[in-house]
Amino acid sequence: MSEQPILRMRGVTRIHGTGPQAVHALRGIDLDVARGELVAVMGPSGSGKSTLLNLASALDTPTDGWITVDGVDLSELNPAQIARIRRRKIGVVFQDFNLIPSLTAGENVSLPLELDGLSVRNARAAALKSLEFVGLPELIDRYPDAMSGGQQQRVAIARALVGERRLVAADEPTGALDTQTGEEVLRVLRERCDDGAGGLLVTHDARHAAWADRVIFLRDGQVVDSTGVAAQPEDLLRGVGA
Ligand SMILES: Nc1ncnc2c1ncn2[C@@H]1O[C@H](COP(=O)(O)OP(=O)(O)OP(=O)(O)O)[C@@H](O)[C@H]1O
Repeated sequence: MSEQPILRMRGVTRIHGTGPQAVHALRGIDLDVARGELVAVMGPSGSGKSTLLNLASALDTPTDGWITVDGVDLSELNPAQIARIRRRKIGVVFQDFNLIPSLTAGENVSLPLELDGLSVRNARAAALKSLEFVGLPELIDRYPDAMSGGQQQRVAIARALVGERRLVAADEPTGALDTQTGEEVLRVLRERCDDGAGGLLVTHDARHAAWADRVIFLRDGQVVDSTGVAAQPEDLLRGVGA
């Protein structure tokens, strides 16, 4: 089966700054993330993990190389199209969860869809589905200051992933969270991938990487190692027969 990957990066280089201050954050990265696949990105501090995630989620542009998301070459999009693909196709979970205090949970979650022109009614239905996904449908009409920190984080996850996201990404999502909410982020990412999205998970924690199908290791902006795609049952059978 030759289905096109959700995310494709080829020869991706990112140099921050210029002249003597230039930092080669990424050097010629090739990476594919298939539909249904969650890929963990590990590596020491400064190895380029966040830069890679920002590029994949169209928050930043490469100095060299190209990136496609769901078959669309990001370099060919104008800023309005980039904003649209980020609202529709790419969901990113950050550590900080800036919910808008004057909006309810439901309004916070449905905002990206309403900005995209969806009717209030359809956006609210999608928000409810996304809040159900993180286990908080009953909070749809509650304001952020009447929620616990963990609940706010889960609402932020629901907002990041509302609608039909093809690529879901999280940068060290568990860093600032209690263990239970951290697990929740990983579970939601995993489920979205099982439902057909492609996922990227930046993490320092091998236990979190264990939720992924595959791990790539970065050092000095290059992929220095990767675990293979998990063995398929037929490979195992072949191994037994050999
Ligand atoms: N906006 C920027 N301007 C200049 N240099 C930057 C910028 N962003 C990142 N860098 C540099 O690029 C390199 C890679 O940074 P990046 O944040 O991608 O690494 P990381 O692996 O995510 O690190 P950490 O695990 O500490 O978050 C580092 O040397 C960093 O200092």
